[in-house]
Amino acid sequence: MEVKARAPGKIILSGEHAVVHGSTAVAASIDLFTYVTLSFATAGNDDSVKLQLKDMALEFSWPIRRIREALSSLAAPSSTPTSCSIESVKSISALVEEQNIPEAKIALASGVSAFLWLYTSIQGFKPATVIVTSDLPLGSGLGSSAAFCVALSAALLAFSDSVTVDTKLQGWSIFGESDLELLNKWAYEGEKIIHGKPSGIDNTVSTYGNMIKFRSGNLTRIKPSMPLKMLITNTKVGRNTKALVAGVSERTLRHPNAMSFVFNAVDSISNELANIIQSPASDDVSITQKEEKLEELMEMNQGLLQCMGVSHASIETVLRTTLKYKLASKLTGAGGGGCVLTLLPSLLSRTVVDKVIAELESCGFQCLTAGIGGNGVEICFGGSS
Ligand SMILES: Nc1ncnc2c1ncn2[C@@H]1O[C@H](COP(=O)(O)OP(=O)(O)OP(=O)(O)O)[C@@H](O)[C@H]1O
Ligand SMILES: C[C@@](O)(CCO)CC(=O)[O-]
Ligand SMILES: [Mg+2]
Repeated sequence: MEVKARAPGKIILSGEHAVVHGSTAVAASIDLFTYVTLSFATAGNDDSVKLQLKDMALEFSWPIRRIREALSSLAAPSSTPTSCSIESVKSISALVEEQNIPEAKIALASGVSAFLWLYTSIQGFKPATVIVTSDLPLGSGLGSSAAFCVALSAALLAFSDSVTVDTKLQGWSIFGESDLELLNKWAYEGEKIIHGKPSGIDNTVSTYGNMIKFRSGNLTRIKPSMPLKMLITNTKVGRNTKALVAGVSERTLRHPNAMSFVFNAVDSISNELANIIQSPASDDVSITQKEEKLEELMEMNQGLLQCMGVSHASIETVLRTTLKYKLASKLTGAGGGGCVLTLLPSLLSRTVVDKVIAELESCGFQCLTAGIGGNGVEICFGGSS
């Protein structure tokens, strides 16, 4: 019995951080995925849960009796998404520590904890092997944590009584609307273990795909009426979303008034940006004019992110470099390093794009051009895809 799930990463076009404090944000899925394969032992003599992080060349294994002993108070499996209690967080941390993750890869510990919570909550104490691979750079602002939690929830739910899926379906298939809602809620519980206080935008866009507007847990689907091309530059400066989100919250506690104006401004920027993307181009408002407005809004959003304290010298270098070519950029995701978006206007020549990429890469950055707005989470039975 085997199922493979894939969930996309994302870019945030406007509103990161402010969305944690109730502002509107706009995000889109990208065609870079995290894949999770779940298989249950058939022979019956393997009595452990194994997690293989293939890209990292790491493998973890827990005997079922050890998991059962550590999480004895858990009423597993559960059909409704539940938060990991402080007591369970401690037990799970002990299970993760026993695996002796190398110091250089210790950031993975929170992902492994999220895995143990989602696995035991949805599947209970059942032996299995879970294999994870990803196209996404981890901890870089492209939603790797959310894609991991969404793909994991999808694979685990596919073999649970909580959802109705046809295991005989061939190729990649999608979940029904109510199953997606359940899956998204489970993924959010995983994100909480990794992020501390996530808004839920990352797991939501990874679940539903396409482009969304998100505010206080509610999503509105956006139908773009114009092509949108973004260059994604990975500064390769590592950072972690949990610490950056906590930093903004601390600044908000110190300066509540000033920060509430910043968050309100971001809310207006996101709404305006969503309107521009959706409104049809007409003779008097050409695609170019719309792109110019988007560029201005991206610059304004970046200024406010600087105000929140989440920019970084490497991000500023990308901004300066792209500005030389009259291109507008903003950080995407949690900032503090990670990835930067640059709008590539539709009339921009390939020569200019190549020059910008060459200059950014000469600074040691890595440039990606990903497709924007594709499908959300999908599953495939039988391991054929
Ligand atoms: N494929 C994966 N395997 C295991 N753990 C993962 C994987 N992808 C993400 N994680 C977990 O998520 C952490 C990175 O999450 P973090 O939220 O800091 O960055 P991000 O999600 O890539 O960026 P952002 O939240 O800004 O979009 C990793 O350190 C790890 O714990
Ligand atoms: C920084 C943040 O706004 C986006 C991270 O991609 C955090 C969140 O919304 O959970
Ligand atoms: Mg994340």
